[in-house]
Amino acid sequence: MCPVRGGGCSWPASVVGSVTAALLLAAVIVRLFVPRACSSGIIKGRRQVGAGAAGGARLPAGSLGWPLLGETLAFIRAAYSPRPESFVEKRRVLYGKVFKSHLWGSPAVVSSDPEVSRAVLQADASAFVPWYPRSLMELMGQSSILVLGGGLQRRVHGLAGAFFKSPQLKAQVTLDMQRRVGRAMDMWGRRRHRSMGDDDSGGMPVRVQNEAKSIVFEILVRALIGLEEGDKMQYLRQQFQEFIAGLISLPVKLPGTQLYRSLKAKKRMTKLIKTIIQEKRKKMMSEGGDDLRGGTHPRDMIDVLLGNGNDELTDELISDNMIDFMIPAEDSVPVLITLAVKYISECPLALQQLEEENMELKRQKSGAGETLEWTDYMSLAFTQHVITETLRMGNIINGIMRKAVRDVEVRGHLVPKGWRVLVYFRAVHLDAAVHDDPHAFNPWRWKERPDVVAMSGFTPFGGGQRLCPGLDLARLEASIFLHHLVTNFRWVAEEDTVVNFPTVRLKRGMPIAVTPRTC
Ligand code: HEM
Repeated sequence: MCPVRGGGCSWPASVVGSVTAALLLAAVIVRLFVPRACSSGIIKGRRQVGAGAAGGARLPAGSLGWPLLGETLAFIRAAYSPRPESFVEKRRVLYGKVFKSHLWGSPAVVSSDPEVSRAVLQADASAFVPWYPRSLMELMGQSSILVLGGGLQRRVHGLAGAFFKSPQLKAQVTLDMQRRVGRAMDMWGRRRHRSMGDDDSGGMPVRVQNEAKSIVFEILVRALIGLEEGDKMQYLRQQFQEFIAGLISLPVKLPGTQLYRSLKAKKRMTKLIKTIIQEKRKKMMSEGGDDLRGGTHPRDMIDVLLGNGNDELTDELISDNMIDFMIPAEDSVPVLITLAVKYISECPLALQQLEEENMELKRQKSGAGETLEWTDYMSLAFTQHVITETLRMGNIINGIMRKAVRDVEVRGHLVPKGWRVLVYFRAVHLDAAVHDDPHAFNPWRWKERPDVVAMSGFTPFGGGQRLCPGLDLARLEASIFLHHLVTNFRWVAEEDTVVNFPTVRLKRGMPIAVTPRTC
């Protein structure tokens, strides 16, 4: 078993101080921007609770903290510490697994109870709708799948899920990823040779996070909008990086602010993507739509949405969503890969078993003169356990927020209308009552639990109607990267720490000094 070493978050106090100040300001601004109707609903809700209303359900115990600020600062302080879950753990001891708090300018019910969380995830838009910080809502737009509700969300979700799960897309992604990873790893080998001569101590460190980001972005963007590598791809990535920097920023869009720059970048991306959509529409018209509606398979996600022939799927909606779908390409999947490399670097037993499994597959395939297919990667049992365990420990998405559209009872707990619910995956994934020795990286724990998607104590991809449609794709890309890394290189990892807030990432990008394998 491998207790995870390091992991300490060493943000300088000045950074914590200034970010905290910025967030304090954000909390005040958010409070000022919260619609009045919502505030009065909250007060009404609290009175009802006192009177024991809503079918006997009770508001959970807890503290609403300071006026206006609530407990947001305590949450952020914990988020910057090596144990972000300590905010929930402390209150769990005092109030239980479900408690009330006040976060991001609103009263909230926080759940670290697997069954309550599952019920919230499975509830539909008549009970809860997604809630995101104001800057994020502004940047994503009203037609983003992340905020859409009802029939349109289900339609886009269904189309995306079917496409991302299709064997044709998985085969295309596998080919693209193998080619792109192969090229990047050739460069690592050559760079090492140039900088170190022939000794075995490793050359210039490779930063896994950066490498994974540029590889995964290109592969997923091709799957989404059909764009090939080249100048337009470079341009799109630059704009996307500007866009993503504003997702969690002050909700002020004056010239000079991050939000303003991010909105401008989104406009430029939208222009590029709309041109692609229009070209595809023209092509469809000239071919009578046969190419997409008929026998041949859609080549990318735009083809899928256009081929559906639904008038609600406007160019605006398609381009907005293509941009949102790029977020996991730049963020979640590369972070999954990077965390997996960190954890296996710290756990020699797991690394050895991963190498053996992947070397065995490589030998078998090259012995039979065959190339690897997506099914080969996905059938590597131990590799999949490594990815599952990385998702559990890494908590790439710490949790999700919903807003109650009416008084809702969830397994005996009342969530008053207008309140938020924070479904905090991280506290469940690291709860000793749910997973033995939860801070130890132990891929073997998954041997006896084949159906991880159905488990309520393991929800890195969410659940219910909004269960991540890209979950197979994320696993496939991580498996391909790990296969090529462990079968082509040995490496020495430098010290690095996981930063958990506002998004999960490795502080130094996970530098490793690689040496090509000779056997
Ligand atoms: C490690 C990688 C990933 C993680 C941890 C992850 C996690 C999640 C989570 C937790 C949700 C649920 C959000 C909610 O309930 O509000 C979600 C939704 C979503 N994910 Fe992923 N995701 C990953 C990769 C991907 C990939 C590769 C794609 C496809 C390009 C993707 C596309 C989406 C979309 C479109 C939604 C919104 C679904 C909806 O609201 O109907 N994700 N993801």
